[in-house]
Amino acid sequence: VCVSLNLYPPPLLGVRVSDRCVLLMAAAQDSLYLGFDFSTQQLKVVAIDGDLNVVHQNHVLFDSELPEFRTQGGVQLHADRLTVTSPVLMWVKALDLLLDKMRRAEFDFSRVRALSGSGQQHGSVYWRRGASETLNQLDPDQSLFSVLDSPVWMDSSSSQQCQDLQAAAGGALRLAEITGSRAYERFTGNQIAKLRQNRLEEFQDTERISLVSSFAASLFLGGYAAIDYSDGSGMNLLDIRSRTWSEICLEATAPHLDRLLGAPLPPTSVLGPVSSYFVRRCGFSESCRVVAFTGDNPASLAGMRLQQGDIAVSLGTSDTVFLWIQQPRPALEGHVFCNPVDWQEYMALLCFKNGSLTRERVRNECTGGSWEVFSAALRETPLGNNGNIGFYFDTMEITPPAVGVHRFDSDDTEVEVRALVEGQFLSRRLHAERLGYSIIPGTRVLATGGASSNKEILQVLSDVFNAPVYTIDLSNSTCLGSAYRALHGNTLTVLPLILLILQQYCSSASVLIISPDYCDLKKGKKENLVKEVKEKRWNKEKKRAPEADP
Ligand SMILES: Nc1ncnc2c1ncn2[C@@H]1O[C@H](COP(=O)(O)OP(=O)(O)O)[C@@H](O)[C@H]1O
Ligand SMILES: O=C(CO)[C@@H](O)[C@H](O)COP(=O)(O)O
Repeated sequence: VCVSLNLYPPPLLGVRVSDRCVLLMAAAQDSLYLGFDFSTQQLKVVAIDGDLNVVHQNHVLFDSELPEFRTQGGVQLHADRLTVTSPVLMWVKALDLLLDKMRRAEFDFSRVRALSGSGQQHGSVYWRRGASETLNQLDPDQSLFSVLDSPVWMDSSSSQQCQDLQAAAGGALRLAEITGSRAYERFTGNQIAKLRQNRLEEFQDTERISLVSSFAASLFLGGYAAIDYSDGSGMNLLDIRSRTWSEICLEATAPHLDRLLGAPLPPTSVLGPVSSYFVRRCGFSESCRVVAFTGDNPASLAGMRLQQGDIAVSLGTSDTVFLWIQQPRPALEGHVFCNPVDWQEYMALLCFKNGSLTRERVRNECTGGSWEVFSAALRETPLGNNGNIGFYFDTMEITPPAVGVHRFDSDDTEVEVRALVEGQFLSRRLHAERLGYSIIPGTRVLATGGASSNKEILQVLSDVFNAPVYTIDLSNSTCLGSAYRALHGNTLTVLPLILLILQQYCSSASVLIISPDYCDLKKGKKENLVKEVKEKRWNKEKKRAPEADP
């Protein structure tokens, strides 16, 4: 591995070859690094070794493996159809179950040098007074939490609190200037304000508020984990330039809120060793470190190794589009978060609520619940769908704030499938361009998330963006990014993550490239230029990638 690293120009980032060897020795081969993801529908884990090879993967699906919590897609929709929560005990139990599954698969916890993770963004967890004393026992039956139903990112019930916060901050744009986003219902500060107004007793019984990410880190630490700058940017509370809580926003949300939140920290912080509970329960080494957990989209940015000019499209429960940016230019649409890899830089993100769940609904109604038939419908229909465009907002959308299904007059199920997917990706592109992104020759679209395993969906993505789409063989870049961050936090506290990235380029990853269909829309002619290249090195693929047709 040292030899392959030497292929890169020696002056790179001013790091000497000897330093690189030290770096690699530090990430010794028998060491393992864990990345967890507490996402909307499941808890996932990936283990990598010191060479960044994936050596173990596992998951727990909330709906089917923990049916006692009666969730649908990992959440509970309340009667007002706006409030959406998840049972916090379900997440605790899921971790218990996942660790059991790993043990049954003979995963060797004693080799884990560091772990990190991510959580669905914006969700909040409320720890009851006195919880810090029992936290290191992790017994799900204990009453650790003052609020059992955690608000999650799908919630849109805090419109009044959003208006109040914007008024206090001096308007929507001013709030965006401070926190990176105008007020959004799902953002944690507005959820906290709503809880304080509607459930004062539970609020007063709370000693600490965590994000889903810092809650998960707290379980591993056996003590309260800091909120990291990157996930903290999704709260409408953090000043994204000073990286401290904004006084104006705190005051408008709840009194003495800074005490409940704790001080935010850089996403690469090492928080401490894993708790003695996990040492006893799983056989973790006492020296295994917990690196700050972050939001699932920031973790995904780390896992996808985004480069300048790339655009990432995550097709998880939500669809998100994100970019690495240097300077924040917050606007009334979209979000600017602190960057999870280089905490002095930023990332821009757009979130679309009607993503995979809407595709699943149309799959169930039009193609008998089969992704194969859904894919076949995309193959059988022409690009452009003969002009049949649809916009499908089953629930109140985030970008744009709209609801309802707006479609053409036809009952053809194949046409419906293409209209849905093309409409979704047209919207992703349109809003990305409004955010300032331009599709130019050389643009790479990096796809991830559950639906990125579907080649026909990726073909539509490539056609609509008129750019090649790349994906790694593991559609789960969030967990992978968390495992990279664990290694980074553990061994590279003074060296940039980019070294890891270069190392990854040297290993052979399966890369799938899909290039746009060049198609004469008038004639409906379709030349299928899908190219699959497997077992190739990512850097070689980059050189060969076909340029987008301007
Ligand atoms: N073959 C497929 N084609 C299209 N979508 C798929 C396919 N397989 C899984 N999905 C979608 O992936 C989604 C889950 O993605 P994932 O990234 O695991 O979500 P999350 O991290 O939010 O829990 C499911 O809701 C499902 O609709
Ligand atoms: O709200 C957002 C981003 O702002 C969502 O992207 C959540 O972070 C949920 O992520 P997934 O479970 O869909 O990956």
